[in-house]
Amino acid sequence: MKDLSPAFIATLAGLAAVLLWKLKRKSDLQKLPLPAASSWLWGHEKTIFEREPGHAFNEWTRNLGLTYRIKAAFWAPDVLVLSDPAGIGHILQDKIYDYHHSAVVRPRVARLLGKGLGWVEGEAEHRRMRRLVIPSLSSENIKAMAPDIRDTASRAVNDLVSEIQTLGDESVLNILQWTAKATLNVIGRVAFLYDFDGGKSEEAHRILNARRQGVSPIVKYAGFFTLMLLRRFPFLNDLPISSIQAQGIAKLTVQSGVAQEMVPPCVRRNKDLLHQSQGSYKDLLSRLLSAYAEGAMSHEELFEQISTFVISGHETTTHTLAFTIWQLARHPNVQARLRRELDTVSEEPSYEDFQSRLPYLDAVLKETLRLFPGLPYMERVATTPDVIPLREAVKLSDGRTVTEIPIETGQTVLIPIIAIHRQEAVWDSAEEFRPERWLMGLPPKEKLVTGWSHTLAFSDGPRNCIGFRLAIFQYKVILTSLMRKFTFSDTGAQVLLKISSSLQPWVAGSEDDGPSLPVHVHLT
Ligand code: HEM
Repeated sequence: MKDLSPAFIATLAGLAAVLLWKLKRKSDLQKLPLPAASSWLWGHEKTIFEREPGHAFNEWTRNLGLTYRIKAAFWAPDVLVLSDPAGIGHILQDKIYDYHHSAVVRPRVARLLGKGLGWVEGEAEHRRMRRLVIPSLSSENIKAMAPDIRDTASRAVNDLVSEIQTLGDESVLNILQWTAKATLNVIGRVAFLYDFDGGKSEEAHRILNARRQGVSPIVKYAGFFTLMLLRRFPFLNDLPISSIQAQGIAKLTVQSGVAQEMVPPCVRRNKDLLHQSQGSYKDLLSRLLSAYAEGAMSHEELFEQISTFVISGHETTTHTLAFTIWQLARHPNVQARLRRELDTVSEEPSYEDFQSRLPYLDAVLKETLRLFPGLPYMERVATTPDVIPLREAVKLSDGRTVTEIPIETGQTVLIPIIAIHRQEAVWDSAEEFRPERWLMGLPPKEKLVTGWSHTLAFSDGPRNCIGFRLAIFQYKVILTSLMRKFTFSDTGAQVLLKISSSLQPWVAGSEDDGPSLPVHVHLT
């Protein structure tokens, strides 16, 4: 055998040394600050689950700053936790198409809502879907929907009056169940021209019960363990594990129930015989059906979009309204001030009144969404290497101070929305419900994020909530109608917040009863 030349051996040795150095070299991400006390098995994730939503993140932000990393369960790579407004703006506004829903979030969105607008990835496909539905959710269109929204809301409120008259004054109500009926009714009527009969119809019951079943298992420890396993082993998504598959019951209920009624048989058989809205506004269903008729949407996608909008169109608004009523019950002064403001406008405020003449109502909504954002944590994964700019410099373990963090493809980024909304360094008495803060000077702009009203309640950028205008308008209409008929007072129940993809309230000691916000409801 021929001897290897010294030059060849030296080159090999050099290459090996470079390789070893590269392997040992830590990336800047691995030099980011790390909270103390992580579990060998669960990393920091069990601490996050066990504490009130956002609390662990706020403690870490206080100690480590706005950008740090945490250890993930089952030895998965570290997660970048980002509360820095510049970094968040960069991801959500400038680079959202390079940051996809993670392998644990995306299948969950498909199960919960459907493979519709909230699930799709890729700029071209996302923009196509968004363009299709946006005319139905524009401010002009929502203004045209106003009479129908008002009518639907007042029917639901009248149903509640009858219920309270039957139950007797001083009734304690899980207000979440009522708001769910009211908002499902609105989305049914204005988006799908479908009557859920004030949320009393058989179909409404089936959808709302299915959703409660889907939420219940996941907030318990078993649900947490399953979630952690899913993060590490995404193939488990397809196995028949009850706490996972239960999340999908509501979607399947919509697709096999109301969606069949919404898409008339003539359209299913012959696309030319298209049902068209006769109303004064562009309802969502007609837009979806037109796209289907033109061949721009498959039969499967049509049903996935319907379930997406029926569920996302009511659930978050349900919770926002219920959290407000619960807070009004606990803060009689806020309730009285809101009532005084509503007394200054006509019985049925116009679209314009809601825009400009009711600032305290607006402040109550903002304060509710600040403290109780429907999506408390957002998780995205980089699909390409990137450099994230930071407004607040961060000190790395090698002593350098940097204002940007390079990341690799596959990096998980967690934006702890609820913690950002409750940062003591930004918001005075951050944990308190104080709508007045929105009428006084806000914190300095550089400390705030750039989403709707300086919150991330509706996310931000090209993938922000497409339904936010409808959500805000129906919230204001329903709350105003309720305030005309009822007063609310506190029951003293201890309410715990937990996350089951969205923020869910539970009464301590009655976890098996499912999400609940009990409130005393009195007729005025
Ligand atoms: C107070 C009520 C609401 C809140 C707090 C809320 C919040 C959000 C948030 C945070 C996102 C971003 C989700 C993510 O990036 O993973 C989102 C997206 C979305 N929301 Fe809402 N939402 C509300 C009401 C509505 C309504 C009424 C509709 C339908 C009419 C709706 C339909 C959607 C859809 C389809 C998306 C996906 C948008 C996209 O990816 O382009 N939401 N919402």
